[in-house]
Amino acid sequence: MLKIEALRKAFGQGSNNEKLALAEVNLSLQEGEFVTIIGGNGAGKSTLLNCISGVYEIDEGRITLDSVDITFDPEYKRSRHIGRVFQDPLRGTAYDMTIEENLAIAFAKGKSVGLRPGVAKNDTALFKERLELLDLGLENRIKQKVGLLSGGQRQALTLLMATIVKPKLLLLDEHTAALDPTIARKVLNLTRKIVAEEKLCTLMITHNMKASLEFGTRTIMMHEGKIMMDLQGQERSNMTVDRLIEQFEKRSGAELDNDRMLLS
Ligand SMILES: Nc1ncnc2c1ncn2[C@@H]1O[C@H](COP(=O)(O)OP(=O)(O)OP(=O)(O)O)[C@@H](O)[C@H]1O
Repeated sequence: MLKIEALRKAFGQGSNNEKLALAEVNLSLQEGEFVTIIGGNGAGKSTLLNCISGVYEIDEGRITLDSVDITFDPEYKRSRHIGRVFQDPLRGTAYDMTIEENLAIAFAKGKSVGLRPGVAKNDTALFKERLELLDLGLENRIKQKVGLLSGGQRQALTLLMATIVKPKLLLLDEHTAALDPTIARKVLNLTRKIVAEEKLCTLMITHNMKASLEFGTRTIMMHEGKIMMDLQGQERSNMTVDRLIEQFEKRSGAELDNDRMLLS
């Protein structure tokens, strides 16, 4: 479903501050594969997601989604097939529009709807049904403005919006990091449920090593712009957080420097 070949991305090329953020990244994901991504500070995790979604142009390499070469497609074109949720709960929703209107905009993705999508009656029924999945009571508040919701409620809604039209790829960039632990777990469980039900090809960055092994089907660890560990199957099931840190230090020759990862 997703194929990344020899991806290279540097910032500040030719300057004294040149930084190679991604060096020869190769990664292939099958349909329904749910990959968690971990790594130290500045390992290249967000840059990888930004290159896939088209926020950054890449220097070298090729990105193919569902057998279509999207390497040179602009971000807006890729967004028709790629759903994305960021760390900041304020980023994915329009605060002065209602829950229903926000969902209608997401639902209209890829359709030709003119200036304003509007909310059809049947759509409202579907939105309520989807909102019930969240188990946050939002199905009874669809006429309320999103600005009234808590961070966790907004993030759960953003996740629903990113997947209400099935994307070919779902990118989650630490989407639970800003939430308190209870709601973070709820949103993670919901993520797992939606990804499994829709068989979504998913990449999820997390700083929580335990969650990186518990959620998803495969875990990759990045270091200095490269994928230095790719765990799946039995090897992943047998992995513990302590052994993960040990393996990281052994393979990289460095200490893991991501405090958030170590403290979580
Ligand atoms: N827009 C940018 N301009 C210049 N350098 C950048 C830019 N974005 C990222 N970098 C650099 O590229 C490298 C990789 O950064 P990236 O944000 O991808 O790392 P990360 O693994 O997501 O780290 P963290 O967990 O700390 O967010 C870092 O050295 C970073 O400083």
